[in-house]
Amino acid sequence: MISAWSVADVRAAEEPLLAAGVPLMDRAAFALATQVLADLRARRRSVRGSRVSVLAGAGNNGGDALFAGAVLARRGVAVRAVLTSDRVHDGGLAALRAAGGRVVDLAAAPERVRDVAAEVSRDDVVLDGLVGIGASGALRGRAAELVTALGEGPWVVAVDTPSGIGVDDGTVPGPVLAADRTVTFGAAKPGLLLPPAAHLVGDLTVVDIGLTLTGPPAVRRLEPSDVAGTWPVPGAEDHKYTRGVVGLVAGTATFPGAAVLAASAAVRTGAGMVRYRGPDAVARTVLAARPEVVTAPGRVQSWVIGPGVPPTADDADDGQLDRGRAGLAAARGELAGLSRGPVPAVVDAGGLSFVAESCPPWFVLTPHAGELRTVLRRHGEDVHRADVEAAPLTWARRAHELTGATILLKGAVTVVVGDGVTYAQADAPAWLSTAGAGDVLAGILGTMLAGRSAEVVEDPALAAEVAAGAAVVHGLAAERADPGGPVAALDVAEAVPGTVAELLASRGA
Ligand SMILES: NC(=O)C1=CN([C@@H]2O[C@H](COP(=O)(O)OP(=O)(O)OC[C@H]3O[C@@H](n4cnc5c(N)ncnc54)[C@H](O)[C@@H]3O)[C@@H](O)[C@H]2O)[C@@H](O)CC1
Ligand SMILES: Nc1ncnc2c1ncn2[C@@H]1O[C@H](COP(=O)(O)OP(=O)(O)O)[C@@H](O)[C@H]1O
Ligand SMILES: [K+]
Repeated sequence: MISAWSVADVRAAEEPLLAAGVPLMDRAAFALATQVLADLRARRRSVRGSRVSVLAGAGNNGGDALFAGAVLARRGVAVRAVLTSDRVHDGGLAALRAAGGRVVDLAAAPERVRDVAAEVSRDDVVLDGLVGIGASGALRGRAAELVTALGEGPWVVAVDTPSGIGVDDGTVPGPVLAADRTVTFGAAKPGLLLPPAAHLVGDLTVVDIGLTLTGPPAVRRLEPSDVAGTWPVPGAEDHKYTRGVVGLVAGTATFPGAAVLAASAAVRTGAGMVRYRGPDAVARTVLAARPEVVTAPGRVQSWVIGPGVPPTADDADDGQLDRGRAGLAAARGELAGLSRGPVPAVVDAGGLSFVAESCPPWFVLTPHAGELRTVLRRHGEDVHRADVEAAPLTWARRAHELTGATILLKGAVTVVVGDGVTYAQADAPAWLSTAGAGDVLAGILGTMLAGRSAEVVEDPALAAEVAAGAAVVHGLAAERADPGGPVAALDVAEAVPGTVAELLASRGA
């Protein structure tokens, strides 16, 4: 798992070490320079004769970058420091000069921004040390002008964070130089994992500078090994009911495909049984694709409600909204005939239109940004889809506060907010943005929840962990379905057994 801590937590962890005189900046700068040397060797074979620009702002972030520049200059790299502020880390600047680095002071020569940007663009590596965890709001002044003039081109290594991102919330309030690599110190920061800033981070390298972070992380990212470690593997004493039965309310005569996709994914993820609830015509289509599916009512250990169901009750919903409502009542533990006590539920697509005012944490709502906006508006928030896309963490957290449910907000980075926990998963290739991919995710998640049904109802934070795990499996299966190429949603479902087998084989490897 990758854990990210807030700026306040990182500063609190630094404080006692700085007071004790521990040379944190030396450690950070040395690790940064070591990484840049490795990148230079990998990209152009030789370090000597290569050219690096160090963009340095007023604070300690600029200090890290300047000290790293000094190390590089001593190794034969031609280093140019570009200063964007009239204040700059004195020790770092002195070290860079002493090592033979050149200095361009943009604060003193603002008219040179464009020319300097053009020169910097031709360098082998650009170190972005304009601002780090001390950033407030969008990049301003010369730093903003320089980043805007630079645009795309050079290989960029961000120092601690890409300068100007919202370090705690992952927002991108203004111009930010997209990094190919981010070398971050002490611990990952939330904005490095969260969208949209996560798209500007490149490869993330976390450097240990000796900080001890003790409290719970602000944001986590599960890795495949985390999912492998908790996957329920059936034993000799298991049977289909202990494995977990998934109740599925999905599809209508207009959208039968969603039912097929969700059912296929649930079967392929290893459900003990999938019970399909829906109109006869759709049930026949589902059975034709997956004869394992059962259409008789009976016990269920998790519900999946809503894929391919329209948001409003009318003739076209084929009675699915009523079946969905019954499923949700059963998941609350209110309909004893369908579940013995409460069980988890995945609420997707049309199902989102009738979730009650307040939900238990074992209900996982799985909207994309447009659907989350609708959920929020129903709870009185005047919000647009673009607002959700600009600040996914903020709005997923708000939806969790308003509904009580666990929220899985879909996107290139999937954000999951549960009771006291947040996950940000970036496991899927962009090829997965295709119709039906969400139905497959709902089926995968339903099966994973059914396999740990009682635990999920008992532990308010567990639904979020399982949901993040489902995003991992979904993303890995998409990659496996066609590495580097287009994927069809049904192929993702078909790729789940192999994905799970590979995860399990990696256990203890
Ligand atoms: N405290 C320490 O000793 C350590 C700090 N570290 C580095 O220090 C950084 C934090 O240093 P600071 O607290 O000095 O803060 P930063 O260097 O991140 O930024 C603060 C400076 O940037 C300016 N600034 C803030 N927002 C701006 C904006 N939107 N546009 C333009 N300029 C802006 C401020 O005027 C201030 O001078 C970390 O990100 C990390 O790189 C590391 O060296 C590890 C140890
Ligand atoms: N650019 C992207 N990169 C990776 N995954 C994506 C991207 N865009 C969307 N996804 C994923 O694809 C799925 C799309 O789901 P959804 O929007 O519900 O589609 P549908 O309703 O057609 O099934 C989600 O799991 C989402 O996280
Ligand atoms: K930076």
